[in-house]
Amino acid sequence: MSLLEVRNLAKHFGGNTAVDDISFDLAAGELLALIGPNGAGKSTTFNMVGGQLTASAGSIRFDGRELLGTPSYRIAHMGVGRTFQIAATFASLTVLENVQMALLSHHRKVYSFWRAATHRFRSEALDLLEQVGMHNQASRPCSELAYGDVKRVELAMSLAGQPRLLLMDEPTAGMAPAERNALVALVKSLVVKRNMAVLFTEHSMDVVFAYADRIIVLARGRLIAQGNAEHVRAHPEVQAVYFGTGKTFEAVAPGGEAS
Ligand SMILES: Nc1ncnc2c1ncn2[C@@H]1O[C@H](COP(=O)(O)OP(=O)(O)OP(=O)(O)O)[C@@H](O)[C@H]1O
Repeated sequence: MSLLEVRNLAKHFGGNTAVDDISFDLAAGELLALIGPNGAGKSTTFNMVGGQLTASAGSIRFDGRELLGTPSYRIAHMGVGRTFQIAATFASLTVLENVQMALLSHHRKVYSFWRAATHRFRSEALDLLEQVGMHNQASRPCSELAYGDVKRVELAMSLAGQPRLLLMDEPTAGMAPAERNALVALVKSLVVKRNMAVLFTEHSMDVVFAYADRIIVLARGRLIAQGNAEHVRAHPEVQAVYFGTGKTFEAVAPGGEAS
């Protein structure tokens, strides 16, 4: 049984069909990319899996339990995490303190005096920072970090919730090509090490083709292709929907760069 089973999922906004009867699976230890041109239905799909949007039809089962109709906070506690957006880090706090905050929040501990709580979860936070390669910068304020390093801190904060499935909506947005590759390579290594499932959206084809175990392609709400990079790259319907968008589909070694 797959960890995540999406069946006949649909979402209509009035007369507009944003997601049209899509089905896919995601297993533990798998990095699955959700791609498609603008307006394809990627964010809508994400938001239904995370519980931020209700579905019009279908089913989303996580570890055998139905997610549709389940409030997003409960979905999070079932083990479905979401990457924090940049605004979620507290610029004035240090890298370590931000991850401690995420751990406190996961364990639902509320401290009226934050400073009194700073000793809590210190070793766990350092361990998470080590996993994302940021333990050497633990005492720096987040405000001083390079953008790519903030993204690593956000990843460590997401891991504080011990997700079995992590949803990452455009994790590399705004990053330079080398940083993008490094971040997704890191995510891929965490998927393997933690036997975690990751569903991510990404506009950068080079990153998707280099690191995703499997790719699903949406266009105008419909799932038009799914499979490995080779299969998707050669798929005529995929080539047709991307034709004229400036995207290319050449094979690129990890660390390389296509458009
Ligand atoms: N709240 C909403 N109300 C009405 N229509 C919506 C709403 N959210 C999304 N849509 C429509 O649903 C369709 C799919 O949008 P969605 O944001 O899921 O696409 P996307 O693939 O994430 O696009 P992008 O890559 O541009 O972020 C689009 O036609 C969009 O206009």
